[in-house]
Amino acid sequence: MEKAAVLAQVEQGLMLPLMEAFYTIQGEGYHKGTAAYFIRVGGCDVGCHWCDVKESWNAETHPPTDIHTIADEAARYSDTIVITGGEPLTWDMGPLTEQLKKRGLKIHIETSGAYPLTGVWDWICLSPKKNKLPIEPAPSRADELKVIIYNRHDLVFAEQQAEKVSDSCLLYLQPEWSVREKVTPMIVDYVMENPKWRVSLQTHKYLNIP
Ligand SMILES: C[S@@+](CC[C@H](N)C(=O)[O-])C[C@H]1O[C@@H](n2cnc3c(N)ncnc32)[C@H](O)[C@@H]1O
Ligand SMILES: Nc1nc2[nH]cc(C(=O)O)c2c(=O)[nH]1
Ligand code: SF4
Ligand SMILES: [Mg+2]
Repeated sequence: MEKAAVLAQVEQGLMLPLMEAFYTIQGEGYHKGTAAYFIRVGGCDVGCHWCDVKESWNAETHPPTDIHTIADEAARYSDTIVITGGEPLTWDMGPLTEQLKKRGLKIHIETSGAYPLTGVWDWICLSPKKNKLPIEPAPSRADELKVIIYNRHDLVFAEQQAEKVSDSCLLYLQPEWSVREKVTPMIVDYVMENPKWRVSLQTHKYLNIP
């Protein structure tokens, strides 16, 4: 396919820059401990300084991949698919999620919510970022809010973000990995004092799995 044609397909969400896809255990948040197939879509310009997948940022380094191929492969592994990135909402998630739904799969998203919410979702994990705040309707539609805690001020940010989600949205505080030894005790104390929050750990990193 010619380059212009590929770009047009990406523009429509019919092809997506695919960084990697893997079957593993959801490590974080409400569904932690459960098997799921992860689709990691390249491209993100939110720019979190502590991002643990910076290789995902430049979409041009990830091959544009047909969504039917991605969906066929996903269906071989699991009935639960997690779409992450990069920032998946950089792209139109409508066509990929439609293909996954046609195959009877449950679809979860990991997103900063910084771009328009496209696609159909069974579960939305919103992880808001200070440098590019979420836009509606992601906050009001989120099933879980997962705020990354790098320093004490992030707890203030977490409370501000919690005001924007629905009453049924589950609230999680997750230590930023590189400072986990310092911030985890702070999160533990905070959750005991403010029990509407729960602790989320990146358990896959402790398990040494993807
Ligand atoms: C790599 S991001 C990709 C999805 C989307 N861009 C987002 O940020 O939600 C997946 C999840 O990992 C979290 N995350 C990224 N780097 C992290 C780190 N160093 N420590 C803890 N969580 C991290 C993000 O906040 C997000 O919840
Ligand atoms: N096992 C595992 N669980 C995860 N939950 C969210 C992840 C992500 O990078 O979006 C992730 C990940 O990268 N691996
Ligand atoms: S929004 Fe997500 S992928 Fe983008 S830099 Fe932040 S953590 Fe990384
Ligand atoms: Mg990850």
